[in-house]
Amino acid sequence: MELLTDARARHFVPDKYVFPPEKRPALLPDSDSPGVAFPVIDIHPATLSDDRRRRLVVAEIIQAGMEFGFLQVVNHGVGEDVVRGFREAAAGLFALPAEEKLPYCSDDMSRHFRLATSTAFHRNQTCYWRDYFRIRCYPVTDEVTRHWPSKPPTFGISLAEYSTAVHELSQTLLRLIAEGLGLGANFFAGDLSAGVTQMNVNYYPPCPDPTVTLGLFPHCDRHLLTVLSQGDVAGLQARHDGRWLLVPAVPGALVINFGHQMEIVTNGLLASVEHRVVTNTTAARLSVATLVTPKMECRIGPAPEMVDEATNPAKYREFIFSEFMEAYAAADASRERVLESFKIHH
Ligand SMILES: O=C(O)CCC(=O)C(=O)O
Ligand SMILES: [Fe+2]
Repeated sequence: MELLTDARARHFVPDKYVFPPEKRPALLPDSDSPGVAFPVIDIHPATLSDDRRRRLVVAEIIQAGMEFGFLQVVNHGVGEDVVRGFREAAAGLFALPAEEKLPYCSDDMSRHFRLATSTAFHRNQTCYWRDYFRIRCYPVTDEVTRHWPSKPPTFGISLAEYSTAVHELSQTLLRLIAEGLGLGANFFAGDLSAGVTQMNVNYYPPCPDPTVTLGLFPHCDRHLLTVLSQGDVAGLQARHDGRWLLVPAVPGALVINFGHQMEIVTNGLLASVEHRVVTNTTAARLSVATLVTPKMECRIGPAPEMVDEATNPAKYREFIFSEFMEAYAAADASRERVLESFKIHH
């Protein structure tokens, strides 16, 4: 497997990355979405400890979730130095000499830490302009950390700091969401969010022709909640009203979106929105997606509070989370196909 990171500088896009015209990103001049303001929500602790302001924040989060399925948070408690520390360590890992990365390169999804290019889905199809590593990052226990790479030297310590801080942030957000939905404050705190957290760290090198390539295919995340650091380089697009909207790079912000499990638990209210990544000619882009995940044996279905037999019957059947993970892989990450096996048709 050759990573894009290790290839010589390119002046044209090799054929295997060139999508047929109907699958190209169609980068419109309006792809930076004038007129649509992606919500940026301030969740400073002082705001959250004031009852009235907390209720406003909760309402903003639910509103943003219903309208876009994406929002950004600032003053989120994950220190700037902590974010920078891990982003630098992750960039350092991609920058290691090819022979040092080789032992980690694998498409075997059961590996606790692996480095790869494009995606493990859609084999034998057009490749995506992306390298990535996938790693188990929380809880920070020996069982998890013994699979972490020892280079660059700051990798382990900075990942432990980052994933611990992101875990706290995700629990805060889940509490706010539960409040907004009228669920118990700890509704999401147990098995629904207590699985081993995985991380996708994505690296998209500059691309000679962004009009024919994609960094990442349109997909929904399969977990409960995603916390994403996209740094200073935009490239993530979310589907909104049939269009692709660029999620702007807001300094210091983290992007939050919902996975399939949130959509199912809320009976469709907080939908998991499709997103993809486009490339650009000038700047390498690094993104860190932390995927808050249910326990494999967690029983999942629409929360009774989110269902009304007469007006809003359950849209999904109950299942065990591991069953969903298998269906997602079998459906090649297609939103429609994976949800089909869990839908109740009324
Ligand atoms: O690179 C990004 O901004 C998005 C990455 C993503 O969607 C994912 O890793 O699931
Ligand atoms: Fe994603």
